[in-house]
Amino acid sequence: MPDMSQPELATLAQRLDRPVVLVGLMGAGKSTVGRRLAELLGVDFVDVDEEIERAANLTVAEIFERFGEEHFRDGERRVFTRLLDDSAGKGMVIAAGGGAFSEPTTRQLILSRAISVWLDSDDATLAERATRRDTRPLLREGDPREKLAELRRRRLADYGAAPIWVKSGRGAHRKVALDIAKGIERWIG
Ligand SMILES: Nc1ncnc2c1ncn2[C@@H]1O[C@H](COP(=O)(O)OP(=O)(O)OP(=O)(O)O)[C@@H](O)[C@H]1O
Ligand SMILES: O=C(O)C1=C[C@@H](O)[C@@H](O)[C@H](O)C1
Ligand SMILES: [Mg+2]
Repeated sequence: MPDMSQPELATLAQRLDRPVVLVGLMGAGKSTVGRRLAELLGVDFVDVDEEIERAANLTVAEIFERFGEEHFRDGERRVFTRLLDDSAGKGMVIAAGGGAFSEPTTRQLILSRAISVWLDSDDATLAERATRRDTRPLLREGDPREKLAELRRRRLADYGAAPIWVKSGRGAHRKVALDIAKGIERWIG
């Protein structure tokens, strides 16, 4: 299947009447590939982890340490509610945090008001990518690969609710972004 051309990407962007939300485990590439996808489509990009950090003036790790995961999920739900209100009817790309789609209210919000894409890779690749920087509180204890495998088991049914699945393999970010665009085009029909 050939990659989409720039005019085809521009046409797809014009047809988007909802934001695209990338979901999936840590290290899948939601933030980095998501930014590239937005560039290819010529639409805005927002990273929800970064939005939460900006609103709290704390890093994700600091929020987990000081207030706990539940507090972080509350902030995440509020940020998603605002973003999806602001972006209604508009094509844009949103990178979710890895656990957002496992919070039932946030998942329902995304499913009903956005096009969700499950960006996935094998656990070894995810663990290698997600531990390049020590910013992920859920991977700070124990073996990252085992933790990711456990999160996959727990979250599989949630991620599986996304209508589009794209493998984020060892190809370049651009290649994965083009695979997502193709997946969206096919899904829109
Ligand atoms: N397809 C890819 N090829 C090579 N490297 C990749 C690919 N996708 C992501 N990476 C790299 O993996 C690392 C993690 O990617 P990224 O931060 O985008 O993951 P994420 O899904 O946003 O994770 P989190 O859920 O923790 O926010 C980055 O260094 C990124 O450049
Ligand atoms: O998978 C998760 O639960 C997380 C992923 C990151 O994006 C951050 O949202 C945070 O580190 C939690
Ligand atoms: Mg990210």
